[in-house]
Amino acid sequence: MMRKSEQIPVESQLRMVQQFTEKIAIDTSLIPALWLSSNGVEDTRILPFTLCASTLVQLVSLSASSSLSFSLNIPTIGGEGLLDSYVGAYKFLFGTRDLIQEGYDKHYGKAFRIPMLSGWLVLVTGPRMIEEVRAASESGLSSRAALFKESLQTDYTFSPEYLLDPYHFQFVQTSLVRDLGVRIAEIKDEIATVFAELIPPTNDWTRLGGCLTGQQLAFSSTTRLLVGLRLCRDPEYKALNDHWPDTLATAAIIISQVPKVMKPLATRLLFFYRDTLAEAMKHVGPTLKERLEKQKQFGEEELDTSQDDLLNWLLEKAPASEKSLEAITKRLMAIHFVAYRPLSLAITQVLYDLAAQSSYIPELRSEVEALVDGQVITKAGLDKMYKLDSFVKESLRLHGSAKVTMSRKVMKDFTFSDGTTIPAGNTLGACGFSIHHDERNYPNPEEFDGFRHFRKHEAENEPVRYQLASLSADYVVFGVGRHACPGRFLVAAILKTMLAHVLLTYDVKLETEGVRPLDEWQGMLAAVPHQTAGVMFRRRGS
Ligand code: HEM
Repeated sequence: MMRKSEQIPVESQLRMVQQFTEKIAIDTSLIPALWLSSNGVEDTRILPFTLCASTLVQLVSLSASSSLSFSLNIPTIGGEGLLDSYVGAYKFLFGTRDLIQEGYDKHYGKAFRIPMLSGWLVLVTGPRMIEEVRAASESGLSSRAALFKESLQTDYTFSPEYLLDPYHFQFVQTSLVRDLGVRIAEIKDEIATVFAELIPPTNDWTRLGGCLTGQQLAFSSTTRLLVGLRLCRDPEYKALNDHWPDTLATAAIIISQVPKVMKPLATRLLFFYRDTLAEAMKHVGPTLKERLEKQKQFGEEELDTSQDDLLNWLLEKAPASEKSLEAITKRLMAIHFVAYRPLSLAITQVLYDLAAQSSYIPELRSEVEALVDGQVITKAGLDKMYKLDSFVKESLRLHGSAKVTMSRKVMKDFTFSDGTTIPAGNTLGACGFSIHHDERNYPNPEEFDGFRHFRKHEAENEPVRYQLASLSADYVVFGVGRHACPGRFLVAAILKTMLAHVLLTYDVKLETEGVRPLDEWQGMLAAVPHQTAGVMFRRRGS
């Protein structure tokens, strides 16, 4: 049997598998379901779907997508034969960084491919190839097709206009970045409120769950800027957002399995998705109504500009066809989706590192104290907190990136300068984790060196280049290129404000001395912070 599979060319084997797959109508973009069911945020309405999806993946491991049929002149990691490639796919799915790291080490500067249950994933390595991905046009290598159209099935979960006119993204790219200076006070207010609610005013140490604290802080600080004070303090709206990423991702996975003509119907039948959107509309509706009433008071064209948030932006920019509660809520929830979970993971990681790296605290604290006016944190002050920035950047270098980043759908055959051609229809990415742990980029890469980025800036007198929000081929937490994360300036502001507040107000230590909570690896996604560990806080001066 083994011998036979070795003799059949891999394309033919994969074609056979693909035909089988089409018959049973399942593809392994179900892989994220495995992650969903184990990601800690469990919603009883979607859990059965998630578990079914996971089980199906395991039962029907023989799966391959149409993207497999290209002529393969790219080295493989994980096996060329059919059985080998399934073993490789399982290793990748359930295992570790090993397959990607092996490819990265063997083929540095080139592309390689690894078997996934859904087909080959092409990974590119080295600064030259990363630069070529960065410089490629969206019509050549599309990040939005990979991240939104395919992964989230946005034509169905939102609408076909969602990507044709992504005016909700523009809010993050323009208004949010421009107004960050005046919005720091709101961010600080939310952060201080969350901590004050969680930590009683005693002289004792209080244990806070790292993940729960990260979620609360991420939700409050972003929601305040997106929809205002009322919803950001509403626990039901938070609970909705806690399960929203799983709900949307699970709906997208199911829709992706359905033949194209059936997708609109399938979307309508997904009651857990429909119900979640209806619940979101119930929350957003009253605030929207209030805004529209104010708009009438100010005059037909004018919105109350004291509320320069996403909701006002959407009211202003939505075309006539989208001036409905449903369309506006969907755009809003799309931004919650990209903002909430990655930020909550990052906050948790940074809190774990602050507690674990307590030797940095005196120096960080004196930097912060020198740049705040009493307890007032300003954007100008944050911009000069270079050591704090370096500390956060180091935390996310070690703990903030997925194994595979910079996903791009190949829209037309793409040829790299070394002659490697990736045919249209495939997906490529870069090895985020390996880049951040590469000795060529970072001496002693496994060591947490909180001021390594600060020292580079000092040595080269380049204050901006080495900051957290700057993009480069050796720091891909926020991706690269024209569709790199536009929220990164907000992320930097929130993380630094949070740390500055903590340093000014609390002493911090690990729950178990000397033991930094370990990351948990889940499928091909990011290393997520330890889900149940805690951090100890005590009011300063106690
Ligand atoms: C630590 C937290 C965050 C991380 C690690 C992160 C990371 C990323 C990454 C890797 C991408 C894809 C970039 C690429 O493919 O090259 C992305 C896209 C995006 N992110 Fe973030 N993000 C974070 C927080 C946020 C926040 C808070 C917001 C909004 C308030 C946001 C808004 C977006 C948007 C709108 C896109 C799509 C950009 C486009 O397609 O043009 N992100 N993010």
